[in-house]
Amino acid sequence: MTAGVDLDNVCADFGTFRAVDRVNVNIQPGEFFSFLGPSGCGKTTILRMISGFTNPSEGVIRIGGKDMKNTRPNQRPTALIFQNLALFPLMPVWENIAFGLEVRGVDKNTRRAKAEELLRLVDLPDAADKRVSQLSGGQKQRVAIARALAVEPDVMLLDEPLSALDLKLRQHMRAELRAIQKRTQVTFIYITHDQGEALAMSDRVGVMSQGKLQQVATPREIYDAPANGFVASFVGENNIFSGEVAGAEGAFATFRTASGTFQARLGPNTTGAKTRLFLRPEHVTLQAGPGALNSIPVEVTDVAFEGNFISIQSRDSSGQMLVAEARNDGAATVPKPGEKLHMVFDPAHALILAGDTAAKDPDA
Ligand SMILES: Nc1ncnc2c1ncn2[C@@H]1O[C@H](COP(=O)(O)OP(=O)(O)OP(=O)(O)O)[C@@H](O)[C@H]1O
Repeated sequence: MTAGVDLDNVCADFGTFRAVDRVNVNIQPGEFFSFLGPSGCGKTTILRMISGFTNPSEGVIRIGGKDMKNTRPNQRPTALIFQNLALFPLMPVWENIAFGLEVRGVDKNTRRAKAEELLRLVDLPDAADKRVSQLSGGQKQRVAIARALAVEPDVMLLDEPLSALDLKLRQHMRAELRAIQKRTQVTFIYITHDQGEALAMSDRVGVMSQGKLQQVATPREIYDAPANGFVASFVGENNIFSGEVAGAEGAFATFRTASGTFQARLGPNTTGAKTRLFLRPEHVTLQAGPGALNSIPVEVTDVAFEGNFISIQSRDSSGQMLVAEARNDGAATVPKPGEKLHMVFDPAHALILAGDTAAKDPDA
């Protein structure tokens, strides 16, 4: 089974502090939905309210269309997975998975059969009789998922479950988690501060800041068409120019900055607001001569080889540091520090947005 989850004007107050502020979202049955945001933005509080461990101060939470107000955590059709998996290390894997079924009085043969079925689902078909302590971190993670699925939840709630794993395993488990979700069609609600995880796994992402939902969209839309300065700066890299709109024409505007006056796309809600220009490093080109439009004279300060791409740092006459990324396709000529070049960009790839920018988590 699977169920949608609706948050209708949901708030969470701790004393006078509002940790979650009027969150509205309809998560579809069978959707992989992530809440993405920096530490302290209210993600865990949202998950706790859906699972029933915290009550909303205002608003309504519905699961499968049913108001959860008077439904206790253990009566909700949800299962929760934490970073700390809380498996029993000396108990065989299959008994760990079937633990919730034993509590419900299911007989041993049925429990064993269910555990084996779930082990095939999470791609550990031969692990039933191993002890949890004999498994790797990623295998333990899969056992925890199988255990949560054993009680047949409609909605899985996952609180940064991959953050204890090393980078390689984390990336592998992203694909695994997504595959398991697609196979079971259980609704997954995943919270993370890691944009790579959220973008790679989710059908849709809700980006949060200071208790407020900033944008709900597909990963592609979040990256290519961020709703405001916070979303643009929290997700992916940017060159950011402060400035002001000096005249708009349709979807485009003239934007005046200390680095020059540029043509750019006008984002939503930008009239009269504090605005900045956002430009992704992969959307700028460095060339020997000036371009006809959107061209900044720069001096290269550093070149970093990153494997599949090359990151080129430079500075313009106003002192602004700028970054360009070139694909390492073998053909690109790599500039050297001290070289004087021109950074050019297409107006369609430069976006004017309102709102404050995000302070990046150092480990995000
Ligand atoms: N029981 C509580 N009493 C008081 N304040 C709380 C309580 N629980 C959470 N908060 C505060 O609410 C805010 C949101 O916390 P929450 O745990 O939801 O954030 P988060 O986005 O999950 O952060 P992290 O990624 O660090 O876990 C924080 O400022 C936190 O200090």
